[in-house]
Amino acid sequence: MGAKEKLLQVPDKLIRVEKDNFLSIMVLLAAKNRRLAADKSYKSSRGKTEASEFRENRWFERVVPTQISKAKGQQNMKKSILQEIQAAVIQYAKIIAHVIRVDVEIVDAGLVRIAGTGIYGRGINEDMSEEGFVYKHVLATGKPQYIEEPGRHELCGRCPKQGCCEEKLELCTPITLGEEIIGVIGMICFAEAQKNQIMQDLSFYQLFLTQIADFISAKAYERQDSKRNERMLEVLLQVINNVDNGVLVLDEAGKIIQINDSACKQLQLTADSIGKPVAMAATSDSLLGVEEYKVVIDNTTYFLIGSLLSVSSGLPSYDRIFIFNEIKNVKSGIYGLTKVDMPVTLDNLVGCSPATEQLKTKLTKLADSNSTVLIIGESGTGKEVVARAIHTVSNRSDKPFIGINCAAIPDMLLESELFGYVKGAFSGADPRGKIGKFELANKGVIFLDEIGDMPLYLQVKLLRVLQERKLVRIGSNQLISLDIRVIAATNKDLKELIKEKKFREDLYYRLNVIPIEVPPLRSRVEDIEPLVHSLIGKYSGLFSKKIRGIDRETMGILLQYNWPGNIRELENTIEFMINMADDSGWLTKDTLPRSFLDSRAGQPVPAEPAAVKTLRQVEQEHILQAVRRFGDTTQGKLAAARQLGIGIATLYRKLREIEETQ
Ligand SMILES: Nc1ncnc2c1ncn2[C@@H]1O[C@H](COP(=O)(O)OP(=O)(O)OP(=O)(O)O)[C@@H](O)[C@H]1O
Repeated sequence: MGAKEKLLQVPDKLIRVEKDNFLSIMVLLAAKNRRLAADKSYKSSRGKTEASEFRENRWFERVVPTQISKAKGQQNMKKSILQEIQAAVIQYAKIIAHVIRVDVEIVDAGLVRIAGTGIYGRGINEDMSEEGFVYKHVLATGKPQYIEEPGRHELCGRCPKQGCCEEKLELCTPITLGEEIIGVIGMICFAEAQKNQIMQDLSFYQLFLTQIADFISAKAYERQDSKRNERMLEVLLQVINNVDNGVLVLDEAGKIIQINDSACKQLQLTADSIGKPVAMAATSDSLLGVEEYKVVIDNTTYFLIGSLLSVSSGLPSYDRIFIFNEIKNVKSGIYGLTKVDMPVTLDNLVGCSPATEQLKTKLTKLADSNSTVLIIGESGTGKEVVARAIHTVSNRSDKPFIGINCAAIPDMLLESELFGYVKGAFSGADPRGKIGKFELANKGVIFLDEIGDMPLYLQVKLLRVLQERKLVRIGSNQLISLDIRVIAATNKDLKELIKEKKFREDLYYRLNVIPIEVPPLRSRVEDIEPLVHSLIGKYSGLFSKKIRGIDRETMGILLQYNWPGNIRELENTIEFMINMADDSGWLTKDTLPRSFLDSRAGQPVPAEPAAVKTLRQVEQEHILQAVRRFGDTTQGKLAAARQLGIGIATLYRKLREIEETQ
């Protein structure tokens, strides 16, 4: 029976072991055989080249020792690639031995026996550098070799078995991986009959061995590839753990297989979440150029904006990577960029007039309410300062305060500023989409300044948002729930605007839940002096200019002035005067703006004389001032009562009376 026939009669057991590979061997062998038959010159040319090369080179003295020692050096540090796939290599060796009835030996580039059958099976993992002369030659030349008379061949000259070798025939071929020779596979006959059988069809068996070497090489490549992937995975995991964005890696079933620290923090999950299923769907809104996704993990819904990437081949079980930021974190990033104002406390509301004292008391009372506030007052009286103070004293002080001036933004843009829009909402819009002020202010306070200037069509939309506490971004159909406190302000007479059909009455009543009137400066003259001193402190500090104070005459002029521009005008005047102050460090009449003294409008206009107060009013103001100074707490009131020289019960009674008269 010829060798080719034997190949076709592979036992079932062997086919089961290496069925795929073996079938491939057979297909390839058939193809190779056909090519071989066509190429009559193959056998002779191959043999000739090797023989002449061998004659010319004393190969084993020059090349092999260096190559082997290099491979051995590497081996000390790490396994050779053939050692890494040793189980498969042994399997190949066994299959060949069974099929062709020869012995098989496979060594790596460091001349370590990786696989062996028959007598060689006992010496697996042995160092063969003291023998294996034929293998050394193949490793050095990279060419197949056959030895017809082992022990007598020139290559066996240094072998200890020279002259008494039991082997009858040896066929060897290199195993290569790319440019590198990673080992040698040898087929050895111990019986004359085997030898004769192989010699009858030598080129076929040589080619067969080359095919097996190619399979081993393919296996080695596979291993190298999977090692590359493992390394890639390690790098990827390092990157994932070091980015600020949240990262979730999901498998094909949509379960978490990796979660980084940022994701744990943002989603308030722990590393135990690995294995949890994630339901994820794009909301079809795109904000700041990134898609928004609704993500559900453990019955908790998150709205996250980010990128969902499919993992291409190479990383088994890694299906999708989601790199994201929670929408509220994106928003706080925006606040971080835009919020420059210091919080305004009640102490920043400078003034000691009864109006200012009453205002402060009122603000303290509505601190923890969620009701909408409407602040009315002339321009520059401090409406925004009051709105900020409400935010600061409220239980939302750690949440955003987002202001928008409805008069300063063109009508066409106001809607998108207020409600935001998604990618592709309308032509001319930022193609990345935009988060609106309402959404930015969610959980905090929105301050709608100059509300009287809001166009009518937007008033309708605003009314709906205030009623339903929900909004829809322009171009989206997703409802966003709002938990927001609204403070609106205007210097216009809204009732007059309602009569003129410029302001919706229903909106007015929706806004005017808690009205706060900020009186003009001319009707709280007592505030001017403390304001002047506070502003001198502010601007002398800003300009690093030493200002000793303001003289009485100049202060008198300021007290007499009408202040049509209210506190803003007073502030500008003090800033100007500090700029004009000479080295004396005093703000005098000479430092006042010329227009302030010359122009008709600037002529000091006698301020409205402060109305003569009743003794009761004076007492009430005094009590409020004391409570403000010591604090609206039990301790503060005890201290205030002590300072006022009255008992605590009297103080409480008087405070009740004050409350009733307000
Ligand atoms: N009680 C106060 N104490 C100290 N500074 C104040 C006070 N009220 C207002 N200011 C200052 O006056 C200026 C004008 O205040 P603000 O902008 O709050 O006024 P407004 O009524 O909102 O003005 P507009 O109607 O023009 O929007 C600001 O610089 C503010 O800091």
